[in-house]
Amino acid sequence: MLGRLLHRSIKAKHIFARNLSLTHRNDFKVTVIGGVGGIGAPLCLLLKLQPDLITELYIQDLVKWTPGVALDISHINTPVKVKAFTGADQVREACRGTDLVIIPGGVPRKPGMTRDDLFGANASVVRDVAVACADACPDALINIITNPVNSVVPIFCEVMRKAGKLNPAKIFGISTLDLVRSSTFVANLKGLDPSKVVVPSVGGHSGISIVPLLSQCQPQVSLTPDEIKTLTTNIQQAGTNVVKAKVGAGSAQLAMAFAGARFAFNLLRAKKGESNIIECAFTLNNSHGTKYISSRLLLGKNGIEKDLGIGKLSDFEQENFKKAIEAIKKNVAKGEQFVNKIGDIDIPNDEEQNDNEKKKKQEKVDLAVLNGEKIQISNDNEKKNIDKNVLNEEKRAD
Ligand SMILES: NC(=O)C1=CN([C@@H]2O[C@H](COP(=O)(O)OP(=O)(O)OC[C@H]3O[C@@H](n4cnc5c(N)ncnc54)[C@H](O)[C@@H]3O)[C@@H](O)[C@H]2O)C=CC1
Ligand SMILES: O=C([O-])CC(=O)C(=O)O
Repeated sequence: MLGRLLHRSIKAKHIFARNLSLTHRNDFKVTVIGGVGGIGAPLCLLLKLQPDLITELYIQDLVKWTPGVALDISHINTPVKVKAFTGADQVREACRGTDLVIIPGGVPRKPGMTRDDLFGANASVVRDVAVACADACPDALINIITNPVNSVVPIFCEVMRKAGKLNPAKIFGISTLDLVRSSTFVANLKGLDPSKVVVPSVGGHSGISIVPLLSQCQPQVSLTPDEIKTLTTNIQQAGTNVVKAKVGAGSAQLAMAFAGARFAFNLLRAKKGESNIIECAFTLNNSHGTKYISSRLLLGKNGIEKDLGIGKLSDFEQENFKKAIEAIKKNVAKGEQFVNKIGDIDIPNDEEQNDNEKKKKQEKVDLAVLNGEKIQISNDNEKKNIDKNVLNEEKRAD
């Protein structure tokens, strides 16, 4: 009798374990667009160190040393498999069937610029990635790091809407760095461990649209009105201070890579089935007087499980939040207008895409012929000889 009960309970445990392994995936594929840049490379490094969640890491960038960076990262002895994709025409391939696309591709600020000044350069980058995702991975989670976040998230969403593939629960503008900075600044002021301090940040991700909620800090801290004012300004200005201190060499990269990895891991943990995972992010959410807002989100298997809102604000935070809403409305309208000007978006299928790529290559050759340039088409033997020469060079260098 006891034996039979034991047998039944072991059998039940096996079935339970099998069900768990079926529902609790940890074999996620992650694609990083712009994965070789100042944020992209350290972010990919952190992703490579997380085999508990990630099995494949696809690194896409425009620069020709993309395979080199991917090769470099691939030598780290974790089981995460790394693959490189070079060029804008490889975005689709890099995104095909992926679970999570992280986008730090685009241009960063130089001193004197606002995040909004990046719109001209980065709007079309995000639009083109959205067009590729609408076809190659319409169900993927999307994390947009590229600035200006307040405008490019609406661009991504509008492209998906036009393609009939919009799922607002899966598209996130990454404002995690504002939370990371808030934790650090409060902890430094109060002599606490920064990794144990949690401060939500709502609104958006630029200047006055960033609204840190110091009144909701965990653990609770006592701050004077002056401290609250100074901390708030410092958090809002932190990105600009990094840009200034880097004197033209870019904006925050390492702390952003950390923040991007934290958000991605939490999103994947929630997708895997872990409960009670809360993060703030900028998403399509019209419950606060603007179409998009960063609020506290409970993450789940399919992205946002529940919007937890912004909670109770102090009078000071309420004032700041009002200003933030006005700024965000303008940023959102700018992004939406950009997409609406384009009209209908044609998402090419695989065959059309191949034809387009062939046509583009032929156009390049035709143009070169017109310009009287010498065109060199190397056959397989020539390629083998080149490879041999490279190998010999490498041996000499060793
Ligand atoms: N959301 C946030 O909290 C933060 C956002 N950012 C933003 O992240 C973006 C990237 O910053 P960094 O990595 O420092 O810049 P970076 O210039 O070092 O790297 C950007 C990378 O994107 C690539 N790229 C450019 N256009 C591309 C395209 N069409 N497709 C694929 N790759 C493309 C470049 O080749 C480069 O490797 C900037 O727009 C910056 O403002 C930066 C810090 C924080
Ligand atoms: O300030 C910038 O340009 C980059 C950024 O978004 C940040 O550091 O928060």
